[in-house]
Amino acid sequence: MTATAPAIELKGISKAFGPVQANKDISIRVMPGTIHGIIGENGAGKSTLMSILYGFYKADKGEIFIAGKKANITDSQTAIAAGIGMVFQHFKLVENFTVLENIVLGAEDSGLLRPSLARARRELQALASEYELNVDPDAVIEEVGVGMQQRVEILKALYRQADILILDEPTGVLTPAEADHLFRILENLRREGKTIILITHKLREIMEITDTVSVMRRGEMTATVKTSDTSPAELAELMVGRKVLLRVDKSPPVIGRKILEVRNLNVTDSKGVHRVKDVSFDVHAGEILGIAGVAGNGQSELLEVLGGYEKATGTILMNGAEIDLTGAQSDGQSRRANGIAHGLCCTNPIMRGFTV
Ligand SMILES: Nc1ncnc2c1ncn2[C@@H]1O[C@H](COP(=O)(O)OP(=O)(O)OP(=O)(O)O)[C@@H](O)[C@H]1O
Repeated sequence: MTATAPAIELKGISKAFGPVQANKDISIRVMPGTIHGIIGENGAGKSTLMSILYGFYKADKGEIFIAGKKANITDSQTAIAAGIGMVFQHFKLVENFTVLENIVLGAEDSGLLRPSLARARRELQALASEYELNVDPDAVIEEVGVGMQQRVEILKALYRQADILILDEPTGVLTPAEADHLFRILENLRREGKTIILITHKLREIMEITDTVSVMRRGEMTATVKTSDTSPAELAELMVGRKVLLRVDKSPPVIGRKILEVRNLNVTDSKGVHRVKDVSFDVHAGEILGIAGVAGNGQSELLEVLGGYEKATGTILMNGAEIDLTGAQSDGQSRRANGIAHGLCCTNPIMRGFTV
């Protein structure tokens, strides 16, 4: 290995799922000690590529080199042994185990000697303070927030001596403040010489944190550029294959009468968890109301109540007439009679909307 060998080099990686060519002849070099972004629209093939690197899928063709040496990654254990750690979009932690237990769990299978729990605790504390990854080792996973769960996943990878960390859409579940904290952690990791691959489709994150960015489109790698040499407009164009207007000029809305009135809406799910708490708002004719929130904060349940798929308590008035919240129908038929349609976006259940 030379000092300039890429931390990771993929050469000519191809992978098909039946008729879908998820990755087509992809080559990429990720330099050590850098944060390398991989950006692309939904379905561009980013997760497939990273799953090949992490040993979840076997490529149909192509080669992987780690620190200049050809690697034969057949499963996640060989990926971990090669120094690769992965933080998934959906965390893979054992909910009723503590932070410390989750971090050491399975480490004995990776070829590392499992130290005593007391030694593991000391190692964990050292790692946590080195990288600003503050966690409570004794907290039970199901009782801690997503920000800490993500830090546990990162620590889990570092505990297994990962030099290369792959993060798949890590900010999707975070509040803006938690995302900023994560970026500071990533900067600390880079400063300590770790190599980071960040999969995202958020241009702001790419511009803010990465050194280099590779763009994927329809299974192909369309470009790799230095972040300081590019712009959000250029990246957006590379992602979708045509010019994209990042700013839309809108004419001011003409707001009419009140159409929908929601008062003190409460939703409790089948497990007894209070998902929507005392929500009230109005929607007027000619108005587009956006509902923002990190996934899992009740916005899906709110839209399901509006669409008639979920029961709730509280009051909804449509054109001044109260609608029934006690019966939920799987097809939303009752709401259509009230003049409400609920448009489900099938490819991304988080992106749901309704029209009045
Ligand atoms: N296990 C699978 N079986 C069949 N098709 C798959 C599988 N995994 C991915 N695909 C398909 O491969 C293509 C690339 O998917 P992939 O998940 O890699 O894209 P992505 O860029 O990560 O998208 P996203 O941002 O939505 O996660 C898509 O058309 C997807 O439907």
